[in-house]
Amino acid sequence: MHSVLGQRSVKENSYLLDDEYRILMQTLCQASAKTKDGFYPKYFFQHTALNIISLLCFNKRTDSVDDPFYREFENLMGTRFELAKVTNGSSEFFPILEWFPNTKFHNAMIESADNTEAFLGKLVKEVIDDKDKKPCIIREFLLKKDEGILDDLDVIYLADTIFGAGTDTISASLTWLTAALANNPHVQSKAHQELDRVIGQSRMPEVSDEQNIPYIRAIIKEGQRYCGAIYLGVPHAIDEDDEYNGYHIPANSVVILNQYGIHMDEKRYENPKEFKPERFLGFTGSSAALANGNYENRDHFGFGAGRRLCTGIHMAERELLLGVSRLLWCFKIENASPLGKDGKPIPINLDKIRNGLTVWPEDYKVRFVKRHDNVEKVLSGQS
Ligand code: HEM
Repeated sequence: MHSVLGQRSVKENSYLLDDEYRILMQTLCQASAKTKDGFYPKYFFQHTALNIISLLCFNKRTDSVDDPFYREFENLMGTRFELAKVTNGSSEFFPILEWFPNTKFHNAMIESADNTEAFLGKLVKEVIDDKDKKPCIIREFLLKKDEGILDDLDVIYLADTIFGAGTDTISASLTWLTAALANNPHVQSKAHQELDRVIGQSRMPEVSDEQNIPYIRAIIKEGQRYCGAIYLGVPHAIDEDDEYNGYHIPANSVVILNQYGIHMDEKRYENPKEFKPERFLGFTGSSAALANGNYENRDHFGFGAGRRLCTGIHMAERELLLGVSRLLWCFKIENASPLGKDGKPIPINLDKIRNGLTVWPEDYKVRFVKRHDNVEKVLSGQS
């Protein structure tokens, strides 16, 4: 997994990320032209994230959120992530509950696994049947299968891990951050000033601009802290008895990183309930670099911690940089909620969440207003 998602492979595929985030901005321009009432952007972000993973794994992409392939994927992932939420695993925490099996949940898990195997199995077969043998992640896994290292089901579930881990995390992060930006126009103004000063209006931001746009970098880090896609990390079990801070942790205990708890800890982050990118202005390193140093100096814990740190961290950071810098370069994001008594749109309520393995804000509406006349020309490559 590390070789297919590592830094080198991500660099080699950077053209693909670049293309998909340009197309996303074009799609948002088109969608915005159709309505003045605003819309919930989740499906656009999810479509982009899916296209990226699907191109990397299977050389396959779709043009629209209405495409049946995208719809089937969205259904499958929605069900799987809903089933995988921590509260559905209550017997992991209270073993006595194993005496009262939850047959409905158990059957739903089996049905969901069967559907996923069928969906991804079909895609793996398309790679096997591809006469041109175009390179992709699945082809690399199939080589490992030929060497006897993986079997058919391993290939399908490795693809499942990449799809599951690499799509909803990105799209939920962008969906949260868009809402936070709509609630905080003063943050957008600062970002716009930085982008106008450093990038100008005749080209879009690129990954290579990262070091020169510290405020955008800080917005991304604050987004992961203040409203990241994961509240409770992936459950892990420990092999042997352990001691931590005077607590005895018996072997086989389930251990979960309470990311939300850390991110809202006042000792670590002053006024943690405030969306304040400035707190990260002094953090020049990438989250990947900081995750490999002393935990006291980490920016945030959105990508997990320790040996099971997100394998896709390099790709995720590139995607967030392209997504956030280009959203802000192209648009002013306006809250399109109904007006409150003060005549201003009611702020989007970020405390209301939809819970799953990834968490989402409740549906909201925003308008993406083009910032200048050059946006569409640059997006279509005419500038
Ligand atoms: C903002 C986006 C992302 C966030 C917040 C995120 C976060 C996480 C977290 C918290 C974990 C669990 C770590 C643990 O088990 O303790 C994880 C695992 C993983 N992530 Fe990400 N991730 C993101 C994007 C991606 C992307 C784009 C990919 C790949 C294309 C990816 C691939 C993976 C994989 C393969 C694992 C499993 C690693 C393992 O089990 O050892 N992630 N991620």
